[in-house]
Amino acid sequence: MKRKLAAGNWKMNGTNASLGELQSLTTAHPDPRVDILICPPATLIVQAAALTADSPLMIGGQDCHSAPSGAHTGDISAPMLADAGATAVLLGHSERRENHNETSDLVAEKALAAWSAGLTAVICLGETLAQREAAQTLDVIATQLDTSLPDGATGTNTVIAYEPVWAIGTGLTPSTAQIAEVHDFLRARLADRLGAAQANAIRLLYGGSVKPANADEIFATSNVDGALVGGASLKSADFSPIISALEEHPTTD
Ligand SMILES: O=C[C@H](O)COP(=O)(O)O
Repeated sequence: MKRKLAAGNWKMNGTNASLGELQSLTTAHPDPRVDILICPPATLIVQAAALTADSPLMIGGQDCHSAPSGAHTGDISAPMLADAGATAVLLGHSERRENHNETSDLVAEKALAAWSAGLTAVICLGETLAQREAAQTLDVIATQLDTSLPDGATGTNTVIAYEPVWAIGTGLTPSTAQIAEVHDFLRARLADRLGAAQANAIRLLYGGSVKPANADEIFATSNVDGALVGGASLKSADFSPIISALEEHPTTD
């Protein structure tokens, strides 16, 4: 039995004033039936982790370097994230792949670094609109999964987030049939590689324009074990109903 996961990615948003949103979330969900992860900007991780230390809410980073330390100006390592109080890190988000030319090979190196630091790697993948329209979605997903995920993945150290690039921040979402097709495919491909038990333990999140209004429908979809939410995670008034919707389907076998 695995608990589902509601993850929020604040992206490049948030200042000290935003920490009040975390307090509102912990107040609204003191004993949640699902796991909750917030990935604020790096500048807020220490404060966010301290603020939520006595709550079930977990704090994560949005990226890490593949090396533990060194001459990498502007980068943050996985051990630094762990030291700051993070327990997870997003890797391979499409905005990192596009804006920073991150490849799936690099994502796999970062995942190994995350695991070494004791962090859960939330590995993101998804097709562009052009790829979907060219009927390449499953091929793209297969290649990204195979290459981004190193050997050694477990339900504890890994979460996979399917985020169609064309659904991120656009208000567009795939149909539940399209989401199910990809999530069922991911589960089967993981099973081919890891065996059914290990594959089943890895949570598969959907991300891309998840809102309170569509959360119910998405969370009832086959092999959806939670969500990775961007814009609607910035305000507790938006994220809290999404968490509550996930609590209607809190676990899967
Ligand atoms: O990491 C989150 C995703 O990019 C989804 O963002 P969004 O909910 O604003 O579409």
